[in-house]
Amino acid sequence: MTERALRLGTRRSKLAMAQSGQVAETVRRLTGRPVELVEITTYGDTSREHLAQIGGTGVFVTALRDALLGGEVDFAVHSLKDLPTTQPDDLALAAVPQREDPRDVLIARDGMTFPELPSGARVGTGSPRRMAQLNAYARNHGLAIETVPIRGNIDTRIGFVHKGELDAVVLAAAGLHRVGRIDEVTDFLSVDTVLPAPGQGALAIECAASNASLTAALAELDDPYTRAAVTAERSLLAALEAGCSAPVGALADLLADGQIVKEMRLRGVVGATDGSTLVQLSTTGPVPETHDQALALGRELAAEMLAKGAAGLMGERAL
Ligand SMILES: NCc1[nH]cc(CCC(=O)O)c1CC(=O)O
Repeated sequence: MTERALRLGTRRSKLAMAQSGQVAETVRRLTGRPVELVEITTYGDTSREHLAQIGGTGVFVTALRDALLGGEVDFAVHSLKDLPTTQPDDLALAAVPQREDPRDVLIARDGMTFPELPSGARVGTGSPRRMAQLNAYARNHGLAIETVPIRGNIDTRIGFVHKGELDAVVLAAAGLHRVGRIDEVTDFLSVDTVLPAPGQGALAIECAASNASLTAALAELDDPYTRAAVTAERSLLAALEAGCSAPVGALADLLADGQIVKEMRLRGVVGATDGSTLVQLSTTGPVPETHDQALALGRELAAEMLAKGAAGLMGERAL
């Protein structure tokens, strides 16, 4: 007897379909079971309000989670950076696969890099985190750019540049890789200039916590280093009491001596969106071996950032 297909709940955007399709293929290979995509519409896809106004946290994930809990689908793939930092008890974060390039990138007219943008250049991004860091860099390097709030899917955002409405837009490299548009990047922004969102470039695979056999099967896709890194990054975000629309960047990476992994470094930033102030710190510690150790690394850095005034930069929407 053949087992029934596993149902993978996915949003309908090109990015969601691309990442769900890639995960579906891996799950088919690992389990030998057919996987069927089930399309779900989320509030984040239909709302035309700015993310900062609808309060970003969870807008893309709620409908998928409802479908999981309602038994309409068996598992779901999220962009990890869109997931709220608290994990519901009834849902298992079954796998965090190896992360894609975590950097932010620029797509500018005429192939320009960020430092080449002319005075008065209009740079589109709806992210307070990107605004804060781009404006801080501009202030420190005598660039006069204007950040313009935009939202929309990847095609829409790149379209603002092609139509001549903006000089440049800032996007995540990972999303562009997944939809096959990475070749259009004109500048890969160093993480020293723009620290990515906590969890950026990583995926989260969720299923009902009660489904122990599926949780175990999906765990095959987990990358322990990526999981430790994003756990530390998200712990920092949670300890700052910030949500995914707050001006907070975080990135954990491994420090190696030759081939031997020595430590995990966690960098964090929070800033005023006009770039007038940035609190930017980093800490290093032993590579976390447990979930609690990864959480502790994030909390430690958050405490140092709060001591340097981070709370005052979280804006009105601290949640
Ligand atoms: N905020 C929307 C969003 N959520 C996930 C990605 C793709 C990058 C990723 O998977 O981290 C994007 C687009 C972007 O920021 O350019």
